[in-house]
Amino acid sequence: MELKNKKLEDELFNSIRQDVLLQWSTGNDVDFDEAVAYHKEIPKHKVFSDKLIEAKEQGNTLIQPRAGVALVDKHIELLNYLVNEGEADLLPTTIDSYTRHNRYHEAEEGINESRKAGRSLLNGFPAVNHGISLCRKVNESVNVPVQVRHGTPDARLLTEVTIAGGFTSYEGGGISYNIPYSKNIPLDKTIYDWQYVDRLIGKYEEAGITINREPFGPLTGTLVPPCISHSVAIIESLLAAEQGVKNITVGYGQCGNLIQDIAAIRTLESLTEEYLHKFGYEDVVVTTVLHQWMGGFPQDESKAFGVISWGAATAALAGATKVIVKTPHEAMGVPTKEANASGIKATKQLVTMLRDQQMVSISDLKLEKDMIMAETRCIVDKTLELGDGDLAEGTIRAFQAGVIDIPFAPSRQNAGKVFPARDNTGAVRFLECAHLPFTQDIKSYHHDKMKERADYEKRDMSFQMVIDDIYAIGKGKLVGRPR
Ligand SMILES: CCC[C@H]1O[C@@H](n2cnc3c(N)ncnc32)[C@H](O)[C@@H]1O
Repeated sequence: MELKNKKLEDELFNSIRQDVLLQWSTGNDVDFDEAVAYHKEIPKHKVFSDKLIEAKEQGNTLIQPRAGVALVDKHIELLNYLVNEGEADLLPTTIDSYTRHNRYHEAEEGINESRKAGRSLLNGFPAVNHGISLCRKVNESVNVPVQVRHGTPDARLLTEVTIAGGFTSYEGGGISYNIPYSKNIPLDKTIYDWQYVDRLIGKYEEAGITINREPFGPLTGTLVPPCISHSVAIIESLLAAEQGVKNITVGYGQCGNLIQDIAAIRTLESLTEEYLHKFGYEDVVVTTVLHQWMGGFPQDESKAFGVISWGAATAALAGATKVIVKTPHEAMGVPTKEANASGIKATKQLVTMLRDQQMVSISDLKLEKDMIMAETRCIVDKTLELGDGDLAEGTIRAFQAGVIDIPFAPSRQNAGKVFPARDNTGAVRFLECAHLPFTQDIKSYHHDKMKERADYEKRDMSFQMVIDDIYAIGKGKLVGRPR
């Protein structure tokens, strides 16, 4: 396997494809030309990229839950409930964990056991096992666009089956679905496999079918500083654009300080467009998604609604194109459809109430944006430098050197030497920058912010602050105060 950030040649793509389609029986049904013809018949209001472009033009924030259950008819019932009762603007199909690890035999057993039990015994929709025609039944049975959401390091067959199955958006990336999700899968393997995914999407694009791609923004979802998740989002966008992807939603996990989160969403869009244009990808449409708080949630459902509503308000004030909604069952597990719908409706109330309010640009906001842009450019530009002009090679070396270092990631590919913590206003700063390629000014900025908090709390800057902050929101706070 030679890893280069270059569009895959057809001969190589087709040879890989033969193996991919043999990984499970449903792969045999994939016929690219037939799938293109099928997509051409999908009405415009059910095409994910069209709805995102319309929302961006209108300055609207679309609302999307996560949802997935084992059996097709129950999944359809769930999705329609989330639209009709929950008022969701966009729908997901969250894929189960067996499928995410290519364990299709166990997914098959899960389907059979779920049928016997009369309820879902999988934590998502096993799309590969259901196959193309049942995926098409899902998409034909709902009246809004549907996106495949998952966490799959090797997602090649899942892409083939679900896109042929009529889904018009696909989440994930070779970094964002490896480092936060697995312990020891080589990064060059997942970047290579996701080049296949993006090349397939590029081939649909070249046939006139736009499939929206969404790198997984939040990463480990716990106190991830904006510059870290931005760097990964920009790199995955560049890798996807090289393979012919033309419609990308870049994402960010809400951290909790309003100014920082608004600055994060706005710089994410502008930096992604800046780097795409810098490398000649002029015709890629960029939209944004804010994920409501991805860290530990309060068990109390009323407090959970408070966290959900704060995420809704932040998305609306930031002008995110889309917001991914949490539910009051977050601390417990897979939500009931009622709980899922209630999170969407609470979000809809905030987004609608705030539609006519714009977050005025204040000096703090400008400073926060400037910091995020400077930090992100340090990381992305050093990554490019390490690759001697090849971004894919540079990314591998950046992780090896700790130039990209994702807090709390389980992967051995990740240095794990960077520690974030909140400053006295709850903004996420670096307690420890480790090998991040920051200027001294940037390092001093973060140190001073953490010192402010330490002085206020009358304690030393220490790892205890990190621990306190990880549990803070679950305990009803933002900053993990010592008492
Ligand atoms: C990275 C995504 C984590 C989030 O993804 C939610 N999630 C996972 N699987 C399902 C599902 N089958 N239905 C509804 N939400 C789901 C979790 O709760 C968590 O918030």
